[in-house]
Order: sequence, then structure tokens, then C-alpha cells
Amino acid sequence: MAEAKVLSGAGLRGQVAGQTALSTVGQAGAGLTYRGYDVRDLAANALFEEVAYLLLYGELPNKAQLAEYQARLKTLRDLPQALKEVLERIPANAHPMDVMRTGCSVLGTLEQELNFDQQRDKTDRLLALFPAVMCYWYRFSHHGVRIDCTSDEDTIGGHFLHLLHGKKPSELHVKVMNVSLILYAEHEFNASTFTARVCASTLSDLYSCVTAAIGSLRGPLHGGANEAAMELIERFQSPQEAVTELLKMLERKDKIMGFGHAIYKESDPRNEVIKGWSKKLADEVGDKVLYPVSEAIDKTMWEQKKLFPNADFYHASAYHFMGIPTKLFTPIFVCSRLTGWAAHVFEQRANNRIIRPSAEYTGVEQRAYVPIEKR
Ligand SMILES: CC(=O)SCCNC(=O)CCNC(=O)[C@H](O)C(C)(C)COP(=O)(O)OP(=O)(O)OC[C@H]1O[C@@H](n2cnc3c(N)ncnc32)[C@H](O)[C@@H]1OP(=O)(O)O
Ligand SMILES: O=C([O-])CC(=O)C(=O)O
Repeated sequence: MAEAKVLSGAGLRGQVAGQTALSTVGQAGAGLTYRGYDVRDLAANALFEEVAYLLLYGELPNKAQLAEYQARLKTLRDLPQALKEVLERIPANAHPMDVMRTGCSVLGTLEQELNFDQQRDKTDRLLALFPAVMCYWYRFSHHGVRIDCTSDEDTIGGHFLHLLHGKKPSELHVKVMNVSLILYAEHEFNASTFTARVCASTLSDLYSCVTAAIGSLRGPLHGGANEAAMELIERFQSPQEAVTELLKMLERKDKIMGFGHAIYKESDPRNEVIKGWSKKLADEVGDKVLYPVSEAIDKTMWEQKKLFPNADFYHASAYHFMGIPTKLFTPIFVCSRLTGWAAHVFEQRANNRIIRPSAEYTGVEQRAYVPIEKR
């Protein structure tokens, strides 16, 4: 069971920076809850669209509401022509998180949020269209193909895989994408969500809040860790090699991406879920290297440092087994976390005061201005 750390020190650790009714992280009883529901229950039983509805609209939908919501999202998937043209100008060597950030920002110029009454509609549009932003750019820049940005897939995860691979995904892969999107959806005052809330607190528009949040998620200490974890595990040919090299890395005090957490102390409740699905996918593809290497790193990190895999570590192998290019791992996180970011923006707007903490000054004492000729 996840246990909260004793929180103190730099990085605003341990300081309550606001209120939320959206999630709890690291509290006794359940490691992670969304509006009171244990994330493990949601991952086992719900559709991501149900979870998005829960976060954005306040309660789980009934059958009719869910069907209506999924049908509505399906109608919002296509990209405006002007956005396609911008995406076509972004080079293949751009970071896909920069593509997402730009895509969000450009959409904000084309379909502006003119007042806060539009916040849910604008969020639904982003939710429906983000997979196409990533896949349209990827397929055009890497394969020279202008893809159709719509599909008949009912779920966002299935739609993403369909656009990426250009064909209907398997049931197993749609299931894993659904679970993954649920696990990544919301996580209290993490860095990217806090970024979104700071931006919202100035009464800025939704696209600015989401664009800013994407920038924060991009870094390897946050969302970028799933890509960094993949780069780590694919370096090794065997569990033995992984352990030998990992020990050297620890000796050098390297950061091992996909391990540790700012709030959880002993485990990240999302890890056991995605680890299980990664194992199923490993069996499906007959993997004899990546999953055993991941497990060897997992075991060694615990033995050596008492550090545990966070949500990102086994996501790396799971995504890889579904044929997803490593560079698209963090953009998938965006497609999911958008729900948490937007729900926090709504919450901030509903009870707002501009977020403006103070700094402890560590500079020189006050002094007289020295004219330039005397310096
Ligand atoms: C979905 C997510 O965003 S989950 C987070 C994804 N990020 C990563 O996986 C990046 C790797 N992990 C890390 O960098 C950190 O664990 C963070 C950023 C997640 C949390 O940072 P903090 O709260 O500052 O970590 P914490 O206070 O627990 O660190 C304690 C000690 O463990 C070390 N440590 C923590 N994580 C790691 C790691 N992954 N590898 C090696 N050492 C680590 C720290 O360097 C620190 O050592 P020190 O006391 O000698 O300086
Ligand atoms: O809460 C954090 O600091 C990071 C994290 O796990 C997340 O955002 O999912």
C-alpha cells in the first residue's frame, strides 16, 4: 500500500498550496483516488471516457450519458485544415511534446475560448482531437502520409492506435490503452497540474493553461520519464547485464528514470496495474528480454536504494510491445492528463485567487546605484 512521505524542504514539498476535490495521492487506504474512487477499481472496470466524464462533469455517467459522451467525442476528432497545415511544417526531428504544445496553442487561435462557459466544450474538443495532433504530424513527417484523422473506434485509446498504425487495433491493445489513459488521468498537485492552476489563477484561457502544462510534463523528472525509462531498458541484452550496468549507474549517482516519487514512499499504486498488463503484452509478443530486464532493474532498485517503479517505468515496455514509437510515449500522457489539468482549471476558476507565493531573498544587501563610468 502506498504510504505518504514525511514531507519537508525544497520544491514546496509538504506545503498545502490549495484545495481540490478531484483526487487524493498517498493517503492511507487507497494510494490514489479520483473523486473518491480507487484508481485500481477504475482501471479494472471503467472506460477512460467514463473517467474523463467523472473528472470533468463531477460524477460517473450512466449508460445513456456515457454513450452520448462517446458519440459526441467521436464527432470532434477531425483537425481544422489550418492546424494540419501547421503540423505539416513541423520537422520530423521536432520533439513530439513540442508538437503537442504547438498543436494546442494553434487550436487556441482557431477555436478560442471566449468565455469560461465554454470550458467543458473546449476540453472535450481537445480530448477528442489530441490523438490526431500527434498522429497526423508523426505519419506526415515520418512516412509522408496525410492520414484521415477520424476513425470508427469507440474509444480514445483505440482511435489513437488506429491512427498510428493505420488499421484496427486488437482488443488487447485497446484494453491496455484504456487502462493506461485511466492511470495517467489525474494526480493532484503534480508539477504540470500546478502549472495549469497557476496559469488559470490569472484568469487566462484554457488553451494557455494546457499549453503551459504540456511544457511542464515534457521534462524527464515528470512525464518524460516513460521515454527515458525505455531508453534505459532497451540498452541491455539480458537481466544480468542490466544489473551490472545499473549498479555502476547507482555508484555514479545517476538518476534512474521511472523510479521514485515526490509523494509516494513505498509504492505507486498505478505500477502494479500497468506492470500486469506489460507482462500480458510481453507474453503476447514472446518477449524474452525487455520484460525480464525491467524486472531485474525493478528488483535491484529496491534492494539497493529502496526505490520503487512509478507509473512510468512499466509503461515503457507496455507501449513498446504495442508498437508505439518511444518518442510518442509522453504525448499519450498528454491525451490522458488533459482531463486532470482541465478539471483543475475549472476548480481554480470556481474559487480563484491569483497564485502568488513569496520568495526568501538571498541576494546582496540594498546598495547605491553606481554610475556606469565608475564601474
Ligand atoms: C508520472 C510521474 O511524473 S512520476 C515521476 C517520474 N519521474 C521519474 O521517474 C524521474 C526519476 N525520479 C526522480 O527524479 C525523483 O524520484 C522524483 C523527481 C520523482 C521525486 O523527487 P524527490 O521528491 O526530490 O525525491 P526524494 O526526495 O524521494 O529523493 C530522495 C533521494 O533519493 C534519490 N532518488 C530519488 N529518485 C531517484 C532515482 N530515480 N534514481 C536515483 N536516485 C533517486 C534522490 O537523488 C535523493 O537522494 P539524495 O538524498 O542523496 O539527494
Ligand atoms: O504526482 C507527481 O508528482 C507526479 C506523478 O506521479 C503524476 O503526475 O502522475
